Amino acid sequence: ITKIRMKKKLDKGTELPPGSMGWPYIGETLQLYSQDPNVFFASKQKRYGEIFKTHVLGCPCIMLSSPEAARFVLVTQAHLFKPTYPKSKEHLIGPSALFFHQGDYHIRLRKLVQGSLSLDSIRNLVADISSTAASTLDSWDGGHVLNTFQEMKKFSFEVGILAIFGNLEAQYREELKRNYRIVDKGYNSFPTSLPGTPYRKAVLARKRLSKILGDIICERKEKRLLEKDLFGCLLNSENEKGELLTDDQIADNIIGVFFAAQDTTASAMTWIAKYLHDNQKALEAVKAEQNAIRKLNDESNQPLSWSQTRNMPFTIKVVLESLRMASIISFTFREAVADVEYKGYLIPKGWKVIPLFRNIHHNPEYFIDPQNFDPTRFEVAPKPNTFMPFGSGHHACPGNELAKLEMLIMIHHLLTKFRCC
Ligand code: HEM
Repeated sequence: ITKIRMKKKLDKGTELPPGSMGWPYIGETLQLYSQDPNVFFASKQKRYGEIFKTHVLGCPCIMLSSPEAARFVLVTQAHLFKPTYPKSKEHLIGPSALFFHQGDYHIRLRKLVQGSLSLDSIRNLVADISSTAASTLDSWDGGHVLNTFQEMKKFSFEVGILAIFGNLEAQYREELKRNYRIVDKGYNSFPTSLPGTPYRKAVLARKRLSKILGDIICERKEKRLLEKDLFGCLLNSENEKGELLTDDQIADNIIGVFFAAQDTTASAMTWIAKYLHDNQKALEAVKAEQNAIRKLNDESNQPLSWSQTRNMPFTIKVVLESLRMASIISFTFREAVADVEYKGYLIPKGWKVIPLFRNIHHNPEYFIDPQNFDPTRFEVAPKPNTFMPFGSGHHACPGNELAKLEMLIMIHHLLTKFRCC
């Protein structure tokens, strides 16, 4: 609190945004965790407006709930706000993963990741993603109860492997899967090095992942393959001094992509299943669209094609509306690298800055009747900067087209194979 008062004095003419810093040390963490976070943020926004301060999880924070403020932090003044993650998470993923960085290293890595996930690259994955979706669904036969999210996680991990390595030997695939699962389990657990704890197990599994990836790197280098998949791009990239990426940098970025790709896409697909189940009219419209494609392909004995995935006008609206409703990444974190002024308010250096995507997606000013699942609202493009399921600016999601493609393919197979009851 003393620090905050000093800041106020230092920066004459600018003041901290309105809001409450709660109790000493714990701030408003208890309020945040004792109620629905949607209600916590929405009630603050109602009371204080588009920018307000709070103190949660041991950090003073500035929350931003307008498209304009989010754009300020993520796009126009992005150099003043660096990405920030807890050290324990950085340790598990690997400190060289692109999303922890800003500047030249981030730009270099981002180009590689974006290039290998561009429309031109992912169009070649349709056949493989399609057969992965079909075999995932085949594994559901047998009349037992399944956990949709866990099943979708298996599918999105397989798609991640395809996008990163192309076709990877089964033995490597299994080893990666087994160890990544342990990392995933420990990711949100209490970070302690005590033996036997989920976090400690995750750290050990992460070490084994580095070793497995090291072996795959050696093998590819020996074969001198110049593949265009993400792994090939990372292996062959040289900076302006002709330097290659180190094995650790490659491994951290591969784990980083698995991490960014798996739960996000799996939760989006889980929500799509739920929204379609609850909205019969939308379900019937998607089924009609997908069955027409299936019929055409069965008659001509053709598999699902790239151009068909680009021409699913109603299904893609269901995907977009599900992304808006569920707002899987509800907000993101940045940290101010200097004192910054926004509309006369001070954002102090070192404070966390949090654009609230979910609040924007659920604001009736931008999306009429926001709690209503209505894919037809996407017949008209949303107002600029109001729809950010994949973020915005320098760190916006490079996997967004792949994510949409795998969702469309999964919906195609799911709705043409199963019926809803
Ligand atoms: C529905 C699925 C997905 C959602 C909702 C999603 C959402 C996001 C968001 C909001 C960000 C920006 C985070 C920030 O600004 O702090 C992001 C970044 C990122 N996403 Fe995704 N994502 C999805 C799928 C994927 C997939 C399939 C991949 C890769 C195959 C991927 C790779 C990445 C990477 C590497 C970044 C970091 C980019 C950077 O820092 O420059 N994502 N994602």
